[in-house]
Amino acid sequence: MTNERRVLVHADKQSLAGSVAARFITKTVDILDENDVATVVLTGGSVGIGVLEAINASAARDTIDWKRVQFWWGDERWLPRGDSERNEGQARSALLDHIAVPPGNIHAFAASDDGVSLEDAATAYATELAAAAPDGDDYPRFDITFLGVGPDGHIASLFPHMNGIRETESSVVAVHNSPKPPPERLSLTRPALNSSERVWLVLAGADKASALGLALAGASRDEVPVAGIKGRRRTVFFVDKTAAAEVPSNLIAPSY
Ligand SMILES: O=C1O[C@H](COP(=O)(O)O)[C@@H](O)[C@H](O)[C@H]1O
Repeated sequence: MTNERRVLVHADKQSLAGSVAARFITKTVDILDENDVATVVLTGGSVGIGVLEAINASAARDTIDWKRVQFWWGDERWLPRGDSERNEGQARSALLDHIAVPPGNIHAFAASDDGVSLEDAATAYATELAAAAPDGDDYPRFDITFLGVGPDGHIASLFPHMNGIRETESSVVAVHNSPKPPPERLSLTRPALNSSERVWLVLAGADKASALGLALAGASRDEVPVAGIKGRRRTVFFVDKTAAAEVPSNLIAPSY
């Protein structure tokens, strides 16, 4: 089995979301055949939420035993709990509110109106991760981690040339002065994301082509954060044609 990064190109954003949804359902059923629990890290962003909507719309949705799935987030926007821009709220509307997942399996970041500071919220999430981890580890075994990719190559809330992408000690960082609104955010760090068995990056649109091309051509992670992402077993970029425009052709897997 190779752990090289693979790029799978789809005709458009809608077929991309449908294909990733189908693959997610199949893979999660397989994981639950072998393990008691499947642990999934969710992303915000347009395609990430589109994938959750496609899972919800699938006739095969409930072949997954949702009681045995644990959900975490790769990042969150520091906004009041009910704000429509929070990644948590969008994921709940797209999928989590519609499936039989116990509330205790949903591990959301704190919100800006919870009465804690951004730094304390980061520490609390790191503590929650560690509590769910095998003895001595900092985070649970993440089976599938979804990530979107911004036009600047950011993943989760790790932005180019900022401290978050350089963090190697903590599992969670508080982000100030994000170049993309809102300015304050919470994010898993690169070591936490890269501890995942599988990282599935989902992105569409011509505005992502340059960042993706640079990342796959060997740019530094400081310059293009997505360049620093690699899962333990698999790293797959699910992209549409326009986002794939600058991907070296030898990295594109045959279409299916
Ligand atoms: O703000 C964020 O943006 C990225 C990418 O979003 P997209 O809409 O350009 O796909 C997302 O991955 C991240 O989770 C989110 O907080």
